[in-house]
Amino acid sequence: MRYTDAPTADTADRDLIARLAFGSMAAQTLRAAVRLRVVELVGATPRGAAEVAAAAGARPQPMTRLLRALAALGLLREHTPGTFSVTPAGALLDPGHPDSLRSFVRMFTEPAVVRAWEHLDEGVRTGEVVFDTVFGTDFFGHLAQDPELSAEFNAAMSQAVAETAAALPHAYDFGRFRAVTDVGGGDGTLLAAVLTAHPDLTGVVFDTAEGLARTPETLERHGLAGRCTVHAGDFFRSVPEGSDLYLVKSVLHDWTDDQVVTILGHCRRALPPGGTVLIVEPVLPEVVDAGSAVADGGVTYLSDLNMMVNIGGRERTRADFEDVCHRAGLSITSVTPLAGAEPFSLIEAVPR
Ligand SMILES: C[S@@+](CC[C@H](N)C(=O)[O-])C[C@H]1O[C@@H](n2cnc3c(N)ncnc32)[C@H](O)[C@@H]1O
Repeated sequence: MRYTDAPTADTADRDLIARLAFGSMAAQTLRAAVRLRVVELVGATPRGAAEVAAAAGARPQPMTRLLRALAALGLLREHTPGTFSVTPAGALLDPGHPDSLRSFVRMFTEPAVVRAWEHLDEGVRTGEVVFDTVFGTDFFGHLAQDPELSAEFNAAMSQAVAETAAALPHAYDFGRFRAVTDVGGGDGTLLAAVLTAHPDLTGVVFDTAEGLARTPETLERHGLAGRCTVHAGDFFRSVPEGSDLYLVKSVLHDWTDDQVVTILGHCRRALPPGGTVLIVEPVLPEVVDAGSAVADGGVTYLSDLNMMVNIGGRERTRADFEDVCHRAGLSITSVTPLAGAEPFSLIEAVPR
């Protein structure tokens, strides 16, 4: 390719490349901040770096440099040389914040997520799931062998689902159903929000035993233990019968098309007449639209690559969802963006 006639790249173009190339360093800076409890130690009012270093068991000068990098990333503010306070974005790293993303940051900067990414090119070349080669097992098998990591993953998912849990109960007509099963429902945060807003509904959280480790606690906390049960199982073998709505949020993107057809096929078989499957996932446009909620700085497309590298799944277009639903005996009746929880959409499907 010759660039002699092309417009010259300007400073902004060079900055973009530099920022992207340094992206993994920014992620590791967040990780260090979380591990050293920097945000909890700095707090809302200006505090000196030396004091923060002493409280964290760290050296003053390196701590000052870490705090300055966090200030440059928008997570802290430096008031006078060496004194810092936490910004609203930085406060989200505090485990005590009601909308905390601390576990989310820990999980997505973990070696278990990051290591296989070093071989992304290999994954693109071979089409293989690099994680399985690097770790000698698949992602969920790896989690099953490490209860601490599995707990971190569950907590990360619970923090990631918070926006959807706030938006979904009022964005869909749950009133016409009797019982909802959340397939791959994790710690129950999403179903708890739906059941709290709809007192006539009963629910089932269906997941693996590892995925359900904290679910009874969530249901207890929301006063739902009498209205919602947990069911451990494997959605590649079956999905429990008894509900008229099967909710499937951020599960299908973990799997290949054939595996998705199996999961949806089990949901289809469990459905009574008049029953519905409600998929909650981003829906990719046919062409990347840099201005859309789905593009959101690249996160959905990076999530797509993350699925390729670590799990073997993918994000999907409407046509992709139509294909897997059709193969599972379902047809899509509506696709609606979920306001307040972009880039998620509600994909409603019924037996065809
Ligand atoms: C990406 S998480 C999504 C969790 C939750 N729906 C959410 O949106 O936060 C995928 C979920 O699928 C569960 N899962 C993975 N393999 C499963 C299987 N074979 N059977 C049932 N659940 C499974 C995981 O334990 C996890 O809770």
